Amino acid sequence: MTSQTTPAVTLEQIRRAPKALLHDHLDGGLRPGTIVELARETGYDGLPETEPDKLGTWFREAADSGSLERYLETFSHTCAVMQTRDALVRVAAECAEDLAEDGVVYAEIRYAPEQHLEGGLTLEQVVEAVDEGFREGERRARENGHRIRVGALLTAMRHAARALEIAELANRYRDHGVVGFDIAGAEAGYPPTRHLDAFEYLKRENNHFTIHAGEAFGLPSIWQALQWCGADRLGHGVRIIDDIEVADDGTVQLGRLASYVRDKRIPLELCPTSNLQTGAADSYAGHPIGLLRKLHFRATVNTDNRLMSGTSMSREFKELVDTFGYTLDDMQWFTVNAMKSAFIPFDERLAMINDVIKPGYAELKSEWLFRQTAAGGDLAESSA
Ligand SMILES: O=c1[nH]cnc2c1ncn2[C@H]1C[C@H](O)[C@@H](CO)O1
Ligand SMILES: [Zn+2]
Repeated sequence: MTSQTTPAVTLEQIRRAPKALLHDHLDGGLRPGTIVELARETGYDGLPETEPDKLGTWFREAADSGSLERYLETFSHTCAVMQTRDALVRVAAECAEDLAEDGVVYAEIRYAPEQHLEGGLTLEQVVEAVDEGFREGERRARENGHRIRVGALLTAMRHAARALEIAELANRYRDHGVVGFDIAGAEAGYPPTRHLDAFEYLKRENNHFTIHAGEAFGLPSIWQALQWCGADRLGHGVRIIDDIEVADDGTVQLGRLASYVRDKRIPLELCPTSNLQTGAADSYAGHPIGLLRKLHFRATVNTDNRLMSGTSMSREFKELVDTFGYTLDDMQWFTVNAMKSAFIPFDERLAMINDVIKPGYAELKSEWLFRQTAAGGDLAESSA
């Protein structure tokens, strides 16, 4: 079936469709009610609101500043309540549950262990608590009839100097729920090459990493992440659009870097709503994802921070469906792109694509076909 013949997708179909998520921060996806409860339990009195709905609104509005630096300030509140083992287990379990409930079947969730040491936990205890939470969330999801697999990416903060230590931690836990490494935080002034030792170490270990690049800062950051650091994927990478020229007659010219990214099938972890909040894009219609999809970059759809953006995978897809008229075929394309780009072994990625993703979309499409046939039958009868 071609994308011309498939119908507009409903929110209900989007929710049921299997989705794969590569870029989502654990400390950016807490339930507002959980933050309030954990703050009470742990004695954190710095929350700007203590009523869950109001707190959720506060996060969305505070993050909606047009600046990545101000957006990042909101994480001080979520990290403040994620300093004990029990809190980390709970937040991770709820994360997996919430994603599964939204139809996500595969997720790589990232967080920075170095930001969870204030209560006396060691880096290892942080990783083990989060892993325990993910497994618990997977189990609860299964009980509720959902299947999800969650892996962790360990993030090092780019303004700090612990990247090698965190990379070594990621490598130690690679067979215990950790599937890769990342660097995050303010981009301007903190180029990825500051952490070259960590990336070189991971390459020597045949390990995987992605780098937040090309979000608040443009092409030089993407170029460094790929050509100096050797990133497997780009966290955001949305500014690759600055190396693509579209002439008035519609012809498209790719610069050397954009060509490289497309030719090498470098995955772009695009996060549309987050980009609107930090000023990396000014509207869904103007978001580069439309052109990047048309040009067959390896584009993927992601949430970044569900709390700060008031979003979910379904909401991201709904905005794209409404804006670009995407069909189930387009959704499947983005989802297969994400699954191909995941950091788990090839055979496991292939099994997810062939046994979960493709059958899930086939079922949704066949339901639509049968509904059409039924409607056609009724129409024929009533006009006879
Ligand atoms: O979109 C982002 N860009 C850069 N850094 C980010 C983004 N979203 C979250 N972070 C930071 C704040 C978190 O505390 C940290 C680890 O998840 O990663
Ligand atoms: Zn991010």
